[in-house]
Amino acid sequence: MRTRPVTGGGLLRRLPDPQRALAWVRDGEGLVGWGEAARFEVSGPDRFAEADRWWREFTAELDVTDELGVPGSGPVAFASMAFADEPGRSVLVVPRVVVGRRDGRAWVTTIGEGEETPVVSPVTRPSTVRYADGQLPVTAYREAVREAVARMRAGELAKVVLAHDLLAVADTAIDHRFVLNGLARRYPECWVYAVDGLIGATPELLLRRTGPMVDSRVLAGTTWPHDGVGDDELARALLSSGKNRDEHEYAVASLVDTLSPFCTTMSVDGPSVLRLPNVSHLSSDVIGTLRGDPSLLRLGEALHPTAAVGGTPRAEAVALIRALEGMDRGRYAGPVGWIDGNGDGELGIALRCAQVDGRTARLFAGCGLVAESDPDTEVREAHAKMLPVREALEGV
Ligand SMILES: C=C(O[C@H]1C=CC=C(C(=O)O)[C@@H]1O)C(=O)O
Repeated sequence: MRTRPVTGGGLLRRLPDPQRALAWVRDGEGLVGWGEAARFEVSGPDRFAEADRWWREFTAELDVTDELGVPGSGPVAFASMAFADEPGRSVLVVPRVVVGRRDGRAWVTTIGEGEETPVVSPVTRPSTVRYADGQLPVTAYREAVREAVARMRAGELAKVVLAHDLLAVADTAIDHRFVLNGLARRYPECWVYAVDGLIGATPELLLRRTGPMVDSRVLAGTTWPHDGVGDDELARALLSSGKNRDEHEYAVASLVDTLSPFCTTMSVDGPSVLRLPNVSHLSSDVIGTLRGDPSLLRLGEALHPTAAVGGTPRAEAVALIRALEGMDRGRYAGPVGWIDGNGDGELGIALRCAQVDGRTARLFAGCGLVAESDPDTEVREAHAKMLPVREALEGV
């Protein structure tokens, strides 16, 4: 395999095929890939360790010529891990061709017969998109939220994140690139991703590893545009909301408590308000220096699920999610991103996404709940969180 510098061109517009797109792009930088040199699928509680072992063995066999030597050059796998131990399928895909861009420098990596400049088929858009209930319709979701709040008021746990799903059915097979392009246009501050049909734009970074440095962007606590309320007023209300700050604190603590044993230094900056077109979040940035050389996947194993998508305490929250949602989250809310041959990479949390399969997309959105949460408000919040993918599918 070989990595060499290239010039010019946006990343997403290079993707040649309507399906099987591989992408991790934020504001024009990141990685896209196509073709499949290798794939590893795994499920169960040891999925991270098994994926890590497979990737080490795979890269050890490669004959690599890397003219750049930056994170994301050389061998790369796109990764998307299941939320739950069971059921759920996690996947690593090694593309035949990867095109990357970082700090204005671009490169291409090819494995074997990968075609560097394939013919790019025209991007197509659906004429109609209709919606139908998923496995957990809104009415059942509201009931699940009510029950979770009752359990928290009874002192069973402090925080849990419950999600629901929605089906979108288009008149023709959904072009993954159409959805990616729509998300990238409206959400440049998010990481736009596609791995094995899971497509989304996440504002939340579980962990990025660059050599000995790690960083994370923790989100929890949300508001969304209300008629007649200005953005600044919304942001002030979010920052001073005790309920949202509690939700946020649980998420930061879950990340920091699990990451600190792996680090020699760590700092937390926040919360501040991250404004997106559909919602605003409380956001904290965490930076650490690693002790030793744990791979990104093994760090992801330790951190997942943070209280931004699981809850506090973690084990009780995961059990309650399973009991009250009664649906398979699949890879929604699991780590998604890329890893390279040095153990560097970026794992986001797979939020604001849909699992796309032919004409159908299964959308997901969840809300962090604490004892003071109100079911109707949480239903509205979940609706706001589904808007990015709905609008990208519909092309609005
Ligand atoms: C679980 C989701 O969002 C999480 C991330 C940011 C804010 C959240 C919240 O305020 O509830 C959630 O914890 C989702 O988008 O499906």
